[in-house]
Amino acid sequence: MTHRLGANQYGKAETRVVRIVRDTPVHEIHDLNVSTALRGDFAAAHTTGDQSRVLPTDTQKNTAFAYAKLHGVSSIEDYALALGRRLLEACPAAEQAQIKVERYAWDRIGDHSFARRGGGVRTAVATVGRDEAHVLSGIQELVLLNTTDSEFKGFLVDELTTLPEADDRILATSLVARWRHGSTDVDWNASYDAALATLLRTFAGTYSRALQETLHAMGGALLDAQPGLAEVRFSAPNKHHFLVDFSGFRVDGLTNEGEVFVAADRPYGLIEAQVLRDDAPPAGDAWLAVAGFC
Ligand SMILES: O=c1[nH]c(=O)c2[nH]c(=O)[nH]c2[nH]1
Repeated sequence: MTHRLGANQYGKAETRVVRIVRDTPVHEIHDLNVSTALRGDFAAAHTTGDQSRVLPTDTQKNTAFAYAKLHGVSSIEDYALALGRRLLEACPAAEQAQIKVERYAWDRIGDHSFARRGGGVRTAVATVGRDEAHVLSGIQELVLLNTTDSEFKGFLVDELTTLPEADDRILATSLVARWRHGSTDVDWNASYDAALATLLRTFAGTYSRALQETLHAMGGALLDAQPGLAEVRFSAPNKHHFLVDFSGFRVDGLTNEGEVFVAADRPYGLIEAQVLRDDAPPAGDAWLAVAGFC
């Protein structure tokens, strides 16, 4: 034998669960993308093809739908914890269930009518073991832009550096942020609303000498505002906006003083950082297989 089975997990990815609450004439919508994964002793399924310990991914998908009704979706964190606990109960070989949920936001335009909101997808990851559980809340595709109060200068210069120093530039990103709670006894929706408000206020109010400094300020503000949070991680593409050079245009008096930019698609700087509370409780497996961060 020259090889052995290493880390493994399995589950159903991206089940699109739409739960309508229609107990009153004013309906609610929970529009979710749910991914489940089980970890534990599933070696036989890989090495001998024995499926007797395997709760099918099809059943995991069905459980995601059933729990949208049986448990409800008061918050995506609470739903993820309940779903994780149920999957551990249903599958004795599993030691851990990890549930990832994305929630697409809809704005109400009537009692039973909604318009899909762009950007800013709320996220949750619950990693549920037999003795402990961890929850990450977050947001992705949060597109932010400051038209001033951003510079980038004083950087290292070598023979291949061509970037001019910038005193006044556009700072823009499509932010992914996830923050880890120190416990599971949390008012999830209130915490999320406060976290988003803090992130937005800090982005808008911070003079930036680099996207790195802005992320650090946002993380610090989040941890200061919510003692129950242990850490926050960011992944932030620097969405470059380059000033269009008007100098070759033969139009009298046409100048471009920070007014017309080209928004570049690729490449982009990718700035990633964690900010941790000094006495943060251990993360355990909270971040295991959560892609997209350093
Ligand atoms: O905010 C920035 N951070 C960098 O590390 C960097 N590098 C670069 O070319 N532009 C920027 N901007």
